[in-house]
Amino acid sequence: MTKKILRALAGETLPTPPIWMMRQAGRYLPEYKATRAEAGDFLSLCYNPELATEVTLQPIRRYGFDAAILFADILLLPQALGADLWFVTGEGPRLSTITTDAEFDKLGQGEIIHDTLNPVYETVRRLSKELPSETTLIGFAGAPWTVATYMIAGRGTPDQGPAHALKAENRALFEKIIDRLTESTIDYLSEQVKAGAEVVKIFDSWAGSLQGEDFDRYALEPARIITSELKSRFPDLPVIAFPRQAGDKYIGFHKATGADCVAVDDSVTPEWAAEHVQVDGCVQGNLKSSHMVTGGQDLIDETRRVVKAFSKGPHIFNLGHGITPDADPENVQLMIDTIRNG
Ligand SMILES: Cc1c2[nH]c(c1CCC(=O)O)Cc1[nH]c(c(CCC(=O)O)c1C)Cc1[nH]c(c(CCC(=O)O)c1C)Cc1[nH]c(c(C)c1CCC(=O)O)C2
Repeated sequence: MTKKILRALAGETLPTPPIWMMRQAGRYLPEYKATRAEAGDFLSLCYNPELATEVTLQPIRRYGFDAAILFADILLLPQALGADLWFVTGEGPRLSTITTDAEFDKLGQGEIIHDTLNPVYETVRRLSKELPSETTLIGFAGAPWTVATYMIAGRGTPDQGPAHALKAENRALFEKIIDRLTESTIDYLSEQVKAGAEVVKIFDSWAGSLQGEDFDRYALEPARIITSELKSRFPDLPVIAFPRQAGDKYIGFHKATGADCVAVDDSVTPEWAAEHVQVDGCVQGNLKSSHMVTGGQDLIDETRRVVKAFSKGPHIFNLGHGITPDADPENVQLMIDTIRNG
């Protein structure tokens, strides 16, 4: 096994950590903006295997990252289940809402999702042929809770209020949504793996708004079910879980879910995460993405700090959250040089 990401995921402590960035194919890159303009809009780009392959490869050509992440979006799955989905420029995603049993009953299930998602699998097949032999291909999906927050509210919300309200008012319906998403996510990720994804990552961006027992039932338990089912189908598949802003709930997340790697955001320090999370296995993270905007000596110092804090165990270098459109591509190079050259 020579790919550095796979070695770290298998628990090896490497002399320098492998590197990739969330949202590495994105609007901070001029070549991304050009291809997105060619596609017309974001969703057309996601469903165009030729152009989605191109934007996935762009940051690999420019920076030589150790991993490429499939270019797609966590909201394609609700669309494949039958929700309407569109993006409002400058604002973000919009979906038709699911807040009643009648709306839930109209959703599809099982194999039906592949009708919509086939172009995504085609992108994965192309990538697995075109990527350099040392680059790992990561597939992904949203975690059920995070995807449910968008399906219930019909948009992104600062506090996930509508999803929490449905959970309080109609727990049975809320749980049906979580269960349907859990099953479909397993099917979606399974097809990505069959098409060539070597690792999968589960993005639970809003895990931090689930408290106490709710966290265990709706963040941890779905991650455990998805991970164990995928591993029974594909015994060697490494899984990365990202329960963002989980705080103390990061502790024990590897063991409780079976994930090979837990990605940590920048609301915890790398020293804390090394002591409390990396003890159980590989961690990914967690440089603040604002350093990609501001650069300079702070970027160098904080990059070195993250590398040093995680140097005694398996680590994949990443940001704490996605790189933003106002980032400077030269700062990304500075981060990489700092990691690789010390
Ligand atoms: C919540 C969420 C979404 N999508 C995603 C999440 C979870 C991770 C996170 O917390 O960031 C995950 C995601 N979205 C995208 C990827 C591709 C892989 C990657 O580069 O990491 C991944 C893994 C592409 C994208 N997804 C989106 C973009 C920007 C689209 C563009 O080109 O305009 C990209 C590159 C759009 C998107 N998609 C979503 C939002 C809220 C937005 C923002 C709207 C905006 O910024 O204008 C839903």
